[in-house]
Amino acid sequence: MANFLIVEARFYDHLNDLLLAGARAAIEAAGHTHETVMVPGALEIPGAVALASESGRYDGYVALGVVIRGETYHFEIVAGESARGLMALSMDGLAIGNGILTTENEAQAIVRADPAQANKGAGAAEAAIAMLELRKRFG
Ligand SMILES: Nc1c(NC[C@H](O)[C@H](O)[C@H](O)CO)[nH]c(=O)[nH]c1=O
Ligand SMILES: CC(=O)[C@@H](O)COP(=O)(O)O
Repeated sequence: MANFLIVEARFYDHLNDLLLAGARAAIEAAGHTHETVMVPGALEIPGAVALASESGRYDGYVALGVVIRGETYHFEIVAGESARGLMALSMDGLAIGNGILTTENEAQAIVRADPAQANKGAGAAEAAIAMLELRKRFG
């Protein structure tokens, strides 16, 4: 059994609740445990994962968040840099699943967050589980 840390950027409560439900259900269905921490926004997720990894308490990490395009270039920064940070941590050997939605509008986000629809929270959890299994295989 493995212990996963879910790091959620709680920017849109109703969407985060859907992502969390999907991710938690997937982790539990695989027989693993999870804890959850909250950060202000997606840009803070990679840093939170890096800090948590120093504790040695977690086998894998699930990043959850919703980035919806606004009026400025900030969308590209938040979407791109959060993904880049997670990718860097993954290439350092952490088992991470990226469930940060990056959408043009809320309607697109709802479809992807909803466990009854695209269920991207579960997808991110399953990716983290798969990467942990891969790390164990390469020992
Ligand atoms: N606009 C969204 C943000 N923006 C906030 C940043 O993620 C960050 O917290 C801030 O720049 C302070 O460092 N975050 C989201 O998760 N979703 C958004 O739509
Ligand atoms: C993704 C964002 O940072 C965005 O929601 C911020 O909106 P704006 O670009 O209108 O300031």
